[in-house]
Amino acid sequence: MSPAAPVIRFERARKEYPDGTVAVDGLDLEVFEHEMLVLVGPSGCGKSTTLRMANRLVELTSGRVLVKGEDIATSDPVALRRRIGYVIQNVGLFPHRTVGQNVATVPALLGWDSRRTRDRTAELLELVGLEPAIYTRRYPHQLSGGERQRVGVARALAADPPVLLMDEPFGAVDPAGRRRLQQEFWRIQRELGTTVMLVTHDIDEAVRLGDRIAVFSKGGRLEQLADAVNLLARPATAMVADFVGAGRAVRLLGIGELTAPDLEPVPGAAATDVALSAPLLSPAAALRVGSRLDDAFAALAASGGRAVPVLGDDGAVVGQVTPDGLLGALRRMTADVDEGDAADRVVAG
Ligand SMILES: Nc1ncnc2c1ncn2[C@@H]1O[C@H](COP(=O)(O)OP(=O)(O)OP(=O)(O)O)[C@@H](O)[C@H]1O
Repeated sequence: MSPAAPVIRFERARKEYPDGTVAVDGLDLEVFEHEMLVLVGPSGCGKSTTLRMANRLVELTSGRVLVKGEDIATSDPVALRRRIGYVIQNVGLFPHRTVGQNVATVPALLGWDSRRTRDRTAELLELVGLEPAIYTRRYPHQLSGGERQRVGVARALAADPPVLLMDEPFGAVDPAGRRRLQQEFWRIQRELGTTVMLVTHDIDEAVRLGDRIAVFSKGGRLEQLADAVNLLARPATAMVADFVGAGRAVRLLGIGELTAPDLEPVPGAAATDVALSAPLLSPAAALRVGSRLDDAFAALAASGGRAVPVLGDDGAVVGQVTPDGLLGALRRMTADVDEGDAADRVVAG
């Protein structure tokens, strides 16, 4: 298979439920290897139905779904589901099995020996931030909601599935915990290279996690498929513009990073003196090259709009960021997608 070959491919996929509801209509969509593709859209727009078509929890009315080039209609659904990990909102852990046994579900079905299973279980619990010595023997009711979701992710990753389907996987977690889980999951996905298709109704989660984002509207219509910057800077339809909302510029700040060209030289005093005398208001950490733009914005707001020093890798001050520099960074992010004055429009909006 060539690197560009899709791992999952929907071809004119359609689902009409027996009561006549058309949940997904004529969907063409590809998910590429190592990619995190996020499906987002309002309630009832067919996201879960689309996801569940890929492991045959929902059978298509017409069209095809191919996984690694194979039409899944001809493959054994049970074997298919062992190859494809599936994580749902309420996790669905087995309540009478320990965390260790839950994580080992698929390895047990695949007949792994106990040592390999034990090693893999410990490795995965560690990966999702649960100390194996503490958690392996606990039962699901002895965990917090966030811990249960981590176990759900570990269980889905246990057999190292080439593809992971996730339906609102962080939905049951409070906002702060959710953000942390998102970041950790993003890191794990990058590390393992797992191909992921993830459903959410939360546009912020979508732009934070997705390499590409598919926006659906009612009736399972694919409105736009784009990376986060393109989606935010250039919504293709009125529905997408409405869905990504008026906070588009703020969301761009949340995904962009401060780079060296965004900085200005520190005038006058020695750079280190500037760092020491810099206002240490709300942001706990100093700004660095690579800091997120929303952290830079927070630092500028805290300094009353005055320039804020920025550190390089070695901790020395390499320049300062100003309000103009921050706006410049936003324009740089949108420059590839917006010819002309559209970037100004985004910054203003
Ligand atoms: N078994 C079913 N029988 C009939 N209609 C169904 C069935 N399952 C889902 N639907 C309908 O299909 C449409 C798409 O549902 P789906 O669950 O795929 O949407 P969704 O985008 O995942 O929604 P949400 O974000 O609320 O979970 C909805 O109108 C829903 O009511």
